Amino acid sequence: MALTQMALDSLDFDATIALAEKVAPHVDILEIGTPCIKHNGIKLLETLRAKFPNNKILVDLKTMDAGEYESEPFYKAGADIAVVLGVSDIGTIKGVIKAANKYGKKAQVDLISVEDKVAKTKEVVAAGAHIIGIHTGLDQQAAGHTPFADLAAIAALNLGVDISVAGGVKAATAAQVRDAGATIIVAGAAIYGAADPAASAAEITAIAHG
Ligand SMILES: O=C(CO)[C@H](O)[C@H](O)COP(=O)(O)O
Repeated sequence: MALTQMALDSLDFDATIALAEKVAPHVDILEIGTPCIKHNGIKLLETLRAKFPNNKILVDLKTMDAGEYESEPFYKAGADIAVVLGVSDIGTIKGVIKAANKYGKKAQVDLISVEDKVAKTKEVVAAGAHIIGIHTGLDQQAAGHTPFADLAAIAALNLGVDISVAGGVKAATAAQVRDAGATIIVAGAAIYGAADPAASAAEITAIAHG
């Protein structure tokens, strides 16, 4: 059993709301992707929070510095999860964890471009990170990479934290991701690029929850 997260990666405010209207009933978590949150800011979070009380909301801030200062306003505005980069200073990561705990929310550490993902995972879990994000980014996907080997290595640690997996996941690979130990399955392009995003979201969620 895993939760599903839909990555809203458009820059367009209204198109993002319209897509969220279609998929929200079929996923557990709505993600405001990095380009989208940079382009639209906290106003989009506030709008989604008001419209979709039944979904968790993740803001993919990919914070690199000033962890507590940057993330706190987003938790305050209703984000359930904020993302900090694993390559950032441990003080930055601890700042996001502190802000999350203050609001009873969660901090996710994204392992994108982290050299030693096992060591980093142990370090940030010891610091109180709630979710480890195994993430093959869009540019890495374009170069042919996938998240599966990293998922196997992190799941084998059995650290008892949530493991989120992102990077080109689709219906055809969702069961493999779930069975390998992901507790959150992220899909962006597989849903927003589908002819019927709601149906695609429902299909992936049925697999994730299975
Ligand atoms: O965080 C992201 C890019 O940095 C994407 O939102 C994430 O990779 C999910 O999208 P996709 O399923 O299309 O890979």
